Amino acid sequence: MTRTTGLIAALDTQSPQQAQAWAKAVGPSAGAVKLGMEFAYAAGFQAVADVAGTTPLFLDLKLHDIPNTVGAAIRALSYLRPKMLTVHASGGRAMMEAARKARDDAFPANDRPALLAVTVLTSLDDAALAETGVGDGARAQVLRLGKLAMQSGMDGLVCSAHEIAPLRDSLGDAPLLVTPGIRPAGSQAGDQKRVMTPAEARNAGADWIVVGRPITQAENPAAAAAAILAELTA
Ligand SMILES: O=c1ccn([C@@H]2O[C@H](COP(=O)(O)O)[C@@H](O)[C@H]2O)c(=O)[nH]1
Repeated sequence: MTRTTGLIAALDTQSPQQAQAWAKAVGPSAGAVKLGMEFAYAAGFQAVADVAGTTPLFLDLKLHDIPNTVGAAIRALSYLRPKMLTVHASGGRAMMEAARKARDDAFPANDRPALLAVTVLTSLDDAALAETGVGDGARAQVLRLGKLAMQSGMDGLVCSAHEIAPLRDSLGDAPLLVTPGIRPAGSQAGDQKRVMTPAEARNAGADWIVVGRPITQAENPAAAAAAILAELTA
């Protein structure tokens, strides 16, 4: 199967002006921008709507609560018309099924966001995961949660690029695989533990890579995003 890998720029800031400026800068290179908890909590949902009005939105709120609450949250945010939306797979089958039902009810059939289940955060390595009670490593946990998520009606998964090959072996081509933890060669990993370069993630079969600080903290965010897109399409 021929697969193209797109770039999503994570705009982690508390400033609406900064988010708008970054969205404009990455526009020619990124297929979508990602706004998450930091921006929504600090700037408010009107500011999210303002950015969403100018560019495709990946709304990364990582919903994780009882099924009724997650379903109600998805109905409540449907006016933002995101293209992608996240829930935590560890919320379980009933929670993900409630998310799916709410998504299907609240969005028009021709404009539904892809529901993505976050498997194991890319900031966790095997040792950190073991402290949460998962003793057999990130790969095994991603595979377990990935399978559950797809059985529960999710469209795709958020995972690290390291888990793409085993996920494709187990689940095939259908799941949309979205991979944060991307670091261009020479850039700081920071708090990310399971990292790959853009080209490595593309070669592994990512549908989308998510890149934040290597773009937003660059001297020239537009040029940094363009360089990542060039690496993806080389
Ligand atoms: O497992 C996950 C899930 C989500 N993220 C988010 O992606 C970006 C990554 O930002 P960088 O600055 O490139 O590290 C960030 O918004 C996270 O909330 C993730 O990193 N890992």
